[in-house]
Amino acid sequence: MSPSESAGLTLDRISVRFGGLVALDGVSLRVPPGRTVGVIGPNGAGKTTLFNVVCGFVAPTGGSLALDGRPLRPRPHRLARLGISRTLQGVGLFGGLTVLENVLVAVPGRPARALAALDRCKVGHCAGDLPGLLPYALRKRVALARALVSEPRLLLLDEPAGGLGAGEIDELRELIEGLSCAVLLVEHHMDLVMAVCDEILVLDFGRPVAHGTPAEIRTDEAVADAYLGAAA
Ligand SMILES: Nc1ncnc2c1ncn2[C@@H]1O[C@H](COP(=O)(O)OP(=O)(O)OP(=O)(O)O)[C@@H](O)[C@H]1O
Repeated sequence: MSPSESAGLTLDRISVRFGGLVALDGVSLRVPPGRTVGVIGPNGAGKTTLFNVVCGFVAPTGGSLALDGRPLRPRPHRLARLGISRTLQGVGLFGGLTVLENVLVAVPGRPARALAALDRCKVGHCAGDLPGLLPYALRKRVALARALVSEPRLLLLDEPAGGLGAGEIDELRELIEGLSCAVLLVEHHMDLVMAVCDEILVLDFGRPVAHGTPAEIRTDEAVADAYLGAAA
């Protein structure tokens, strides 16, 4: 495989079992630099488990991961060193620290860089505030700034649209579209997924049932059965 073909994140036939339950069953996926890949599926499909495998919270029972062609054995405390950042399903900011201090946690001693990340996420004006005093949408943007400030090779977004209104999701879409790193997005908000993803993987009961462009996924019968049907 040439370097450009192996750049980014590669999951090769990842399986996860929890006792007798197969949470992921042979899931393969590539997230190249500059591409946004979405993972969708009904509740219990295995999306969070997939995310947790990439973050090192869950060890796969089969298959392998690679980052830029090198075997990846993620550990949660080593993610930053590997060039991987993630946002949490909620917000996960430190309530006793200011917005700027929250971002500085990721880049200690680099206030200019932290401020630039806040500006990029349009929350530079909140730098001195405590996060708890900000509206939820702004807190989520601070969390995104904290994930981006280390200029990750791979950004993992776990339901970034959760709890946001329509206008706020539009702004989030613009932010995601402006990213240059590899992005793995787990999200229930289908309009956002369809708008920002280059490719989408659909899981159902841990199995990949479809993988393609948003246009392909929109018209895939297996997806309609597994996901869109379930949501209707
Ligand atoms: N730590 C665990 N121990 C046992 N079973 C688990 C564990 N984590 C997840 N599961 C099971 O694995 C399956 C996949 O769960 P997962 O949370 O990955 O799905 P999901 O697609 O993220 O669902 P949701 O959209 O509801 O968040 C489910 O049946 C779930 O109950």
